Amino acid sequence: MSPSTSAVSLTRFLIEAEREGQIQPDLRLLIEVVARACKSISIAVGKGALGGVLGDAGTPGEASINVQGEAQKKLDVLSNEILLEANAWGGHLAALASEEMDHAVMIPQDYPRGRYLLLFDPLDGSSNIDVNISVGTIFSVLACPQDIDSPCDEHFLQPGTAQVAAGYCTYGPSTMLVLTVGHGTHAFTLDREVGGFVLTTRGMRIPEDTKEFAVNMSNQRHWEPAMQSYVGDLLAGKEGPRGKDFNMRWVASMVADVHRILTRGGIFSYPLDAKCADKGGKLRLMYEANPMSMLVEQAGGAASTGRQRMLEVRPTHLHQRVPVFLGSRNEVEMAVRYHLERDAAAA
Ligand SMILES: O=P(O)(O)OC[C@H]1O[C@](O)(COP(=O)(O)O)[C@@H](O)[C@@H]1O
Ligand SMILES: [Mg+2]
Ligand SMILES: [Mg+2]
Repeated sequence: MSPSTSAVSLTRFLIEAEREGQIQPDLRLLIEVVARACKSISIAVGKGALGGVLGDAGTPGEASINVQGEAQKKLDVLSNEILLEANAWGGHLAALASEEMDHAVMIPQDYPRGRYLLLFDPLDGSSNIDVNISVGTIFSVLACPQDIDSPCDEHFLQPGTAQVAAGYCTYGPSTMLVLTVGHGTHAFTLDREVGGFVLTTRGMRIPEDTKEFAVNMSNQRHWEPAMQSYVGDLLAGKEGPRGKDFNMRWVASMVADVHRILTRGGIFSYPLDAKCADKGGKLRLMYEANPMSMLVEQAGGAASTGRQRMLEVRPTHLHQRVPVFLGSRNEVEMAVRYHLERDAAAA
């Protein structure tokens, strides 16, 4: 079999990326370790009720609460532990940060230290775990500033443009890893029999236009006027100013919604609303919005807060929240236009 026709494993893909000078060996190791951890999470998710992993973490009647003030599921905690354990000893990381931990944790002094910072949302879409709907893991990799002995939260506060790699794993009918190291966005499918990820789409491309939007419509009455008017025009369909009918999809797992958009286009939004305005939004910048925005941009799409390119937001804290609009380029630009025009009219 010629090399060009044989299946390309994640390992082979990464070795080739290394040979082409796209990544360093320690970044290859980091990505392989994260992928291995995701395989373990996939096995735990796949066992469902048989694995005793469904339901809330904590004691009966008293669910444990994370730094976000949200109840933790058993699988949130387990996935976090799997990622922490897998990454602690490899020598590729200086520190890690997670949705489920108040602060970043340094790699202990007695382990070899590396030069990367890893951020993750260990299990995204937690509300879907107990009803057997796709969930996922999202991760982002940054370089640790040089000459730092004790990396902590502040060293993670780099804009999304500084990410050296980003990806997610979706645990759905099949388990898929979608990855960028800054040279396109590529999808790998887990071959469960072999136990490895195999490249299934090289260079994902998001169509520039779309007729599909994703938003939690139950928040409509809480949105800003710009969002009200943008979605109002989508709903008006052929007879409205957009002159076409739009369809709506909302899985309520960002990973699954973004995966659909990377596959067939669309716009995903979690806008500012009156319920989350004091927090700055619902979704988290550092381990949800930024990695997804890098993946989407690398696939030819766009990502914005509604007013600013997502990857240029200057983070101020680890668990910062932001409004999110991402997906098909022309549609994201349209949503941004509604916001900027309202702002200009109000000024
Ligand atoms: O419950 P809502 O308002 O539909 O929000 C769903 C959104 O919240 C999230 O579940 C938040 O992620 P976590 O489960 O990691 O907290 C996103 O995946 C999803 O897009
Ligand atoms: Mg999440
Ligand atoms: Mg989560």
